[in-house]
Amino acid sequence: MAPLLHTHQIHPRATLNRLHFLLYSLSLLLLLYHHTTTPSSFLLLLADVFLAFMWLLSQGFRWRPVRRWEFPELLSKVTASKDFPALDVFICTADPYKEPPVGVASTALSALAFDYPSDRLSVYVSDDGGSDLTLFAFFEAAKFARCWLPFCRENGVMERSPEAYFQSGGCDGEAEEMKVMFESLKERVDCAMEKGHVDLNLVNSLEEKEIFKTWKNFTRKDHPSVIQVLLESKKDKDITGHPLPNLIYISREKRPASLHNFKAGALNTLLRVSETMTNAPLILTLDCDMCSNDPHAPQRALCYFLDKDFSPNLSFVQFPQRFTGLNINDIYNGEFRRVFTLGEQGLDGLQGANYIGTGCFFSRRSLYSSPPVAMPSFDEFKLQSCLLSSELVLLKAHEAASSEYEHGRKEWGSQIGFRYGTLVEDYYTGYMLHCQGWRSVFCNPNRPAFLGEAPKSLVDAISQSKRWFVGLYQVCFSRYCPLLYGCRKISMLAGFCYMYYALWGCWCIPLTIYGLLPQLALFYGKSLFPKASDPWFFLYAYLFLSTYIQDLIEFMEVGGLIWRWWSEQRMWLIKGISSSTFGTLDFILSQIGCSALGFNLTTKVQKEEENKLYENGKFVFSTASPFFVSMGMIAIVNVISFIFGFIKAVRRIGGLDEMLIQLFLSGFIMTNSWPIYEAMFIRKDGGKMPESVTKASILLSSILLYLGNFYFT
Ligand SMILES: O=c1ccn([C@@H]2O[C@H](COP(=O)(O)OP(=O)(O)O[C@H]3O[C@H](CO)[C@@H](O)[C@H](O)[C@H]3O)[C@@H](O)[C@H]2O)c(=O)[nH]1
Ligand SMILES: [Mn+2]
Repeated sequence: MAPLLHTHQIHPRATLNRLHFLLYSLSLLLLLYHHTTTPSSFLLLLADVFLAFMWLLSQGFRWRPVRRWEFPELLSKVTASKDFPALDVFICTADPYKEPPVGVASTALSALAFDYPSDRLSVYVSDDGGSDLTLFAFFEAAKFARCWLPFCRENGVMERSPEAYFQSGGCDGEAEEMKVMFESLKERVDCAMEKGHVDLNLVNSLEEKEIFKTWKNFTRKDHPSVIQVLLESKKDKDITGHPLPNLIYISREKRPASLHNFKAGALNTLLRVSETMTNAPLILTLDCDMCSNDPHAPQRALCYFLDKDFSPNLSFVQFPQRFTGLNINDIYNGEFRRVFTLGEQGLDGLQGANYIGTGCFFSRRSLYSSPPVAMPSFDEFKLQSCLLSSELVLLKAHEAASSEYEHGRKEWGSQIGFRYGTLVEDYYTGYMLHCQGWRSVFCNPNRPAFLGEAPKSLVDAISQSKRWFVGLYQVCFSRYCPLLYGCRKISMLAGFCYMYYALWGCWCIPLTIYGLLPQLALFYGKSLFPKASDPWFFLYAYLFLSTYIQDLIEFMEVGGLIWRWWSEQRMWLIKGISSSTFGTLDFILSQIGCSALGFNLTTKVQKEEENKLYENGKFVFSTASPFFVSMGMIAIVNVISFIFGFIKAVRRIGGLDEMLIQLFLSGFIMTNSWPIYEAMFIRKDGGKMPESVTKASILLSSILLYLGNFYFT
């Protein structure tokens, strides 16, 4: 009998969730009934209906969450490690100034150093920035790999990204030597970065000089394809004589006239180029900042891919996105535990975790076709017999990387490869694979397998989510809308989950209503909710408290800390009134042809001062962004309404009884808004709110408070 390589359990949470589901749905029906008997405001009804609908969709995640365990130590009973299926690692980068080349190279080094047979491991880097700086860093990294890989192997290093390793602590002896070497690599790259191009003096080898000489007038949007085999397993050896894995740099051809489809386009180019070179049956996709933190991560994925019962329709094994360098309270909710852990466990119990763009092992065949019924044979992908750097192979590779390639081959991005047509290619690709009948697995080991970087400034965090919201709308309003298409193709519950995400951008509707309307009413002394002495009051109390308590329990149960939970719910509010509103507007404008959507990269470098503020848990506002105006406006309306509402209520008999819910609501929002008040009126450091934003917020909130007059009196 084959040994058990993995096992799973339906999460004990599921039972509680289902009980809660019953009670909560009855309460929601009561709430709707209450709305029909005491019509208070159409807008509140709208907000409640939307919240109830989102709650219903979110039940998909809560119905059958699954936990899994793998036993990689038993793999040797199934296959010898020298016979592991070949693995191609794809790493994407797109801008040397937002994604520093040394960081990208560190990610690549961490993957090259996987504990995996080196003749079966290849790392492909896609550079959408078309930058000689990135290529230069990779030439240097390839040299460094010759020492770094044996060093990691011999010392059993776990963090195989040099950047992470040297940051994490004291080095002595051999490690010190490595550090010096890495520092000099960094210096050379920084030197080139400062100049803005690779000076030929920096380059020693004649061959490299030739390459950088041709690098004239390349721009991100206009340049020929560049493919460089930097390490080749068949001939390159490390300093101990051990063969090295393959390392290939690719910058696909870009022409202003052709569509490039952002990251999905880059990944598809990698898919094709790697097909001409190593054609490994397994693929790992990584973002440029997602370093390996466990050299045995591929073995964990193999526990699923090598399971004969599991493998025939298994498309991918997704690891959670985990992050380094978060401040203690994770003020911007960079962790995204709800999405990256809870959401994935929930989907895993249905048809499989969703693809989240990085840290994901794919079976190559699933990106080309519908699920087979038989166990794939991993031998069917023959390894290239000639050298990767041979003329014939390179010719084919360049053809695969040309910008014309997909003309007349419309199946790319629709039936083959990573899917086009949205800014969230990861969500959409995973969803479409599930619709085709493929399944997937969420693999969440205790030691994070990969560690990346989360946005470290508020504008970045908000802009990132805005891009996601827009991308999700693109799927929501396509013919593959999860509610209409997904529910039929996958299952109702999985369709619900995908729809829940698709509608993420709509949180602005209930949150703006609840953030302004009850407060304006409070300001004018008008009650919108049941009195505290009214039995209906308990319905509201129950709905609010049980939602928050369930959320808290789930969050802590997957290892979250309570202050991080507070940050998470606060960021949900903040995004709900900023990125969600602007994302919705952006999407509408693009639909009526007024603007074009783009993929704004999240920057992975931070100014010193901002970094300090972040570490101390201080929000960084500093830029005059419209996002902040919407936040400032709501924060001010709430504080003014609270003060005036409170004074009015205590002066009237039974006033507090009548206004309790509204007072509580403003109080709650004010508590959440503390960093905004602080940034507007107290702080003096560089992260404080720009004066123009404060003024605009005050102006807008005064107008709103004035307009309330017509609505409530
Ligand atoms: O035209 C492009 C744009 C982006 N990228 C790469 O895509 C990755 C993700 O970009 P980033 O700016 O870091 O976006 P995030 O919002 O942090 O990324 C999340 O969301 C993206 C979808 O919006 C997914 O692709 C990512 O995997 C997921 O981590 C990076 O490695 C980029 O270099 C490209 O290769 N080409
Ligand atoms: Mn990122």
